[in-house]
Amino acid sequence: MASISGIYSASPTLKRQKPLLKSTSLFRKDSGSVSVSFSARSKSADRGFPVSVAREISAELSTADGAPAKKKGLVKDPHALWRRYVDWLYQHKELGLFLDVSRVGFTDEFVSEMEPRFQAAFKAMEELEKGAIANPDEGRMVGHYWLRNPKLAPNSFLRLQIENTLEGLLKFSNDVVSGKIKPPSSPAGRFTQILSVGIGGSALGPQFVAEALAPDNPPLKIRFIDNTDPAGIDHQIAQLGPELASTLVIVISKSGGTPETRNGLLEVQKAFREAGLNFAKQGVAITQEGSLLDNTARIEGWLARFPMFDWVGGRTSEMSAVGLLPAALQGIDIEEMLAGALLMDESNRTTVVKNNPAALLALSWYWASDGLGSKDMVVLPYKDSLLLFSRYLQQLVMESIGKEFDLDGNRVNQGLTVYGNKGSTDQHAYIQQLREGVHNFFVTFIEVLRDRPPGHDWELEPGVTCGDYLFGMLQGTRSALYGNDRESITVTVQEVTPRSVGALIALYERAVGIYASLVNINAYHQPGVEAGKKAAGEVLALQKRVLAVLNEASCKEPVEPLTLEEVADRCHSPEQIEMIYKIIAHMAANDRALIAEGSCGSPRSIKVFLGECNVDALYA
Ligand SMILES: O=P(O)(O)OC[C@H]1O[C@](O)(CO)[C@@H](O)[C@@H]1O
Repeated sequence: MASISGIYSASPTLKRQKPLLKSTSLFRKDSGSVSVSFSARSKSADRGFPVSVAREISAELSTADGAPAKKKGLVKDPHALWRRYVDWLYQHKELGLFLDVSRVGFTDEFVSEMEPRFQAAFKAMEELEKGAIANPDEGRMVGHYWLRNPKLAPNSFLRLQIENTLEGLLKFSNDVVSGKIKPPSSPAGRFTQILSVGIGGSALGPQFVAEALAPDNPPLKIRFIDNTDPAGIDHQIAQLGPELASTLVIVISKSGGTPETRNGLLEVQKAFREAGLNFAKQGVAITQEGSLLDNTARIEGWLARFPMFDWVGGRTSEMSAVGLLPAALQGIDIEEMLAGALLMDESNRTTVVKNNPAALLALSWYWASDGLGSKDMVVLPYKDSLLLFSRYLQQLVMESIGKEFDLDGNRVNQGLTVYGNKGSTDQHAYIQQLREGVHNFFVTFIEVLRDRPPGHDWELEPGVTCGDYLFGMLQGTRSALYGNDRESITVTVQEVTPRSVGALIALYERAVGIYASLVNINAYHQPGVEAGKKAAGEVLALQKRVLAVLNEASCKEPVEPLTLEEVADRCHSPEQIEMIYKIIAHMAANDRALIAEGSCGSPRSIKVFLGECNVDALYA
């Protein structure tokens, strides 16, 4: 079977813990916010669900996989709700990060029943961090946690690989930013732009981080080619214009064989040739050693190559060279990103669910979606710079959780749908439906306490700033949704910084891993994507056969126009007639020397031949 992946060269008992929020400052004064201190160390009678609350819970449900039965019903009494809020609020002091799961309706009983599953998940995570083959289908270790703490790597070889890569990419990016490494023929005398070519996990992390953290005037600005859409590629290249001469092209592909990325590279290389530029002097590859891309970059003598490790999945690769190199080149403090992720990982290692933020997320997802993905996760960051977080999470969560079979081979068709853009913008788009329409979701609000850098805020009406409106919109939406029984989680950070973004990424990476264990699926492979790739390869192979058949008929004297049935028969693919029609319509729409007579609207009337006979192809 022909494939389009090809060559790169041209052609149950939870011991409830006391909350540790003793005299805690919720809003840190040093960040300029109001300081509100409170003590959350409550008497044991106050902890957890008050009896009255438990009574409010109704409507018992049972789950398909014999998992703990779920009782639904949300706490509505304001005092009980406040106690629930305080009781369940998670705070990471050093990161200034809070997690509020009080608006998810899980009960104490449910948490207790889930306890054995959580302990199994923690154990699995511990094994994974020690280097177990956590991706059994592919026989791979899963080591993205080692990237921010190389000492955790199971052996010194891997530790050195991580450390050397980090050191190498920091040096490279410093040299590029300082102008020590420069493009050969740019009037600017230094690199000013990055063109990142990659798709999926090789694009989404860098896109999210660039949007979240790049300064207003970065040393190098970044653009992305993340598709095989010719018009999209042309647009990026046209936008670069003469700055192509000072563009560092970073081609990112773990496998080194992804067709969209290969096509992007070939298109960019063509643009370089047409501009009389030497691509190799401006090209950087990030890929697994020995991949097609790696070999191409080595043979062609590209400016630099950085490794992507076998044990890092695409969707968890932001803290590898994939995410760190583009970030560093934009002047983003990548060591802070790593530090934020490391701190978050540390707190996610506790085996006490209530003190483990990733486990709290997984618990909430499980409750809200019945452990079956019965509800979608709508992610609403109330901060423009976090716009792409939901898109990033979409791959992280859906590619990890959306699986046909569980680890025991049972057909489960698991999943957790993620979508969202940002608040309050979405309030004027689809929140109407969330509040009143079909109840098929739960929300994750991402709240950022700091509105603006200190000293820049002003009151646009007495006592109220622009940021106060954003805050009001978030709180109002959260309350309005809850008032109509719509559950939500709120993640709060002080500011959008490299540290908090690193922590957010680590939080969700871990939550996905734990959730996958709870529902017994392999989070680290993606067999379903292969079906689409294979089918795409088959379509292109069929297109080649169609062209060969048409060429043969067009080389006859006189030319022999063919009906679609005749083309399909001669391709030995009569069952593929619809696809052949689409192939011909697509080629005709793109001026591909193909002449189609008849009307596209009535396919049976179509007769087709080529404008020119390619004699060489006849004997190929
Ligand atoms: O980095 P690569 O190998 O080009 O893959 C890109 C993306 O394609 C996928 O393999 C899915 O096809 C993702 O998991 C991955 O992030």
